[in-house]
Parts: sequence; C-alpha cells; structure tokens
Amino acid sequence: MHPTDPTDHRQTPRVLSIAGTDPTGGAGIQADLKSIAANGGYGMAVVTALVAQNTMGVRSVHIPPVEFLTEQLDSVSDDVEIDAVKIGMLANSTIIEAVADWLRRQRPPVVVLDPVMVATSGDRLLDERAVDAIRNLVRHADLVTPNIPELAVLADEPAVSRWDDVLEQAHRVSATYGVTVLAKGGHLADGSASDALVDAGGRLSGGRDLFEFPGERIETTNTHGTGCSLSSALATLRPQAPGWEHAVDRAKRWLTESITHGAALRVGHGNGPISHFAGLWAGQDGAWS
Ligand SMILES: Nc1ncnc2c1ncn2[C@@H]1O[C@H](COP(=O)(O)OP(=O)(O)O)[C@@H](O)[C@H]1O
Ligand SMILES: Cc1ncc(COP(=O)(O)OP(=O)(O)O)c(N)n1
Repeated sequence: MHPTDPTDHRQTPRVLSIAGTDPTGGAGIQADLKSIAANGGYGMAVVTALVAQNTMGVRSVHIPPVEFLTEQLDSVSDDVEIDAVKIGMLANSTIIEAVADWLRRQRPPVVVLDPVMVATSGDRLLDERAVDAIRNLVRHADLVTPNIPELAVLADEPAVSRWDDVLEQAHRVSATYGVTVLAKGGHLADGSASDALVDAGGRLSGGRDLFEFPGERIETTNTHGTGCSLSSALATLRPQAPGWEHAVDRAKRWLTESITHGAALRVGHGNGPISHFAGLWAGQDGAWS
C-alpha cells in the first residue's frame, strides 16, 4: 500500500481526522486512525464528541466546549503541515461552524467530508437542527461521501432506492454544492454494494462526470464503521493517487477485504467492526522463532 519505498516517509501523507469517538474501536476516530495507518498515512485526531457506544448502539454523547475543539484544531495546524483532513461526526451546528471557521483559516489541500447523521443502530449523531449547517459545510469539501439516506438529506429530496436514481440524485447534489460526490450503495436492498464517484462539473479524470465502482454485498453483520473507514482511507490515498477514481478504486478493494475478515475479530454482540489490517496480517508468518 505504501507509495514506493516504505522507508522513505517523505511521501507519507499527514492526515487529520476530525470526528467523534467509539470506545469499542470500530467507528469514529478510532476506526479512522486504523484506516489511515492501513492505507499508508500518518494519522492525527481532533475529537468533536465523546460517544458512549458499542456494536449494539449509542448510550450517550458528551460534547466538550467548542473553544476546546478550536484549541485542538489550532494545536495541530500551528505545528504540523496537514496533507488531508477527514471530517466525520460533528454533532451540532456550533461544532460545524467552528470547523468551517478553522477551514477558512487553515484549509489543507484535501478535505473529505463524511456527512454523518445517523448510526446503523438508528441513533442520531447529528442534531436535526444542524442540517442547514452541514449543507453549508459541504461547500468547503473536495469530496463528500454520503450514504443513501444522507444523500437524500443533502439533496433535500426523499430517499431513493434504485441505483439509477442514486446516480441522478448524486449529480444534483454535486451541481448544487460544487463538490465531488462519492455516493455509497451500502444501503441498497438488491444484493449489491456499489459506489459511484459523481462530479457534475466534469472535474474527474478525462473531464468525466461519473466513475462507477461495482461491488457485491458481503453477507456479514461486521459493517460498523465502514463509512468512517472508507472516508479516512480516501483522505489518505488521494494525496498519493493521480485522481479521485484511483483513490476510490484502491480504498474500495481494501475495504472489501477488511469487511470480509471482520467477523474473525470476534468483537461485540451487535454490528461488529471491520478488520482494518487484514491484508497486512495475511502476509505475516504466525510462527514464533
Ligand atoms: N455488506 C457489505 N458488503 C460489501 N460492501 C459493503 C457492505 N456494506 C457496506 N459496504 C460498503 O461500505 C462502504 C460504506 O457504505 P454505507 O454502508 O452505504 O455507508 P455508511 O457506513 O456511511 O452507512 C461503501 O463502500 C459500501 O459499498
Ligand atoms: C463517532 C461515530 N462516528 C460515526 C459513526 C457512524 O459510523 P459509519 O461508518 O457511518 O456507519 P455505521 O457504523 O453507523 O455503520 C459512529 N457510529 N460513531
């Protein structure tokens, strides 16, 4: 996965995750750091919210004062050159505005926004009143990675269930916000798990407005944190890749392998995590000398 020479860290992207926590390690900041490392980056993390959750659901959310969030962001950017940022759970409009303000002052070259709204368990991770704020934040991103329900919220339209309708809705979102969209098909009910990169302005390689990434649904309940892990992988791979479509292609292959091996981790009684380092571990000799 590492660009060329694994001992030459001049090319290692320095990637910041701005997100909430998951003490079971499957989603949020904890998953992001694993994903960044697995995809060849140096991971850093600024916590937006502390979430008491596990593989079965969310128990409670603690949001530190917003001044402390800004203090964390400035601590990183005053010291480290950030190559890419991944933004995940933001919880409320005060936090969104603080992150937007920081981006206006310190925008890294690559900004990936996962517009986290509701966890698989059905628990809300974004205040319902913050939807307008998240729509404004989308305009600051290079890439936004909504799942099907989140795409509908960004489009301000009802959720769709046919893949062709997903592509059309993603096209409208891209045109409205002037952003590249990765529409994720993990919520499709037809046995597929395809994704699509859509840019209404034709900013993809070769002036294209669409790249599709077909995928088959893996029969597993180990899908906790797939969206977090994918967006972090993309933030890590984009500085290393010639275009978004190359980053998505590699990230999706890595994610598919990580989902496949998630159940072997034996973590939790609900929707378990993915195995971020399955590819690395597969190449290791288990024998002790
Ligand atoms: N069961 C599955 N098998 C294969 N890929 C999946 C599966 N579930 C999700 N994915 C993939 O994981 C990524 C996250 O998708 P999705 O579940 O739609 O987002 P989120 O986790 O944000 O709800 C996408 O690349 C999607 O195609
Ligand atoms: C802190 C935190 N952030 C995001 C999520 C949601 O994770 P995501 O990868 O979008 O998907 P699911 O885990 O809900 O499938 C989370 N649970 N916690």
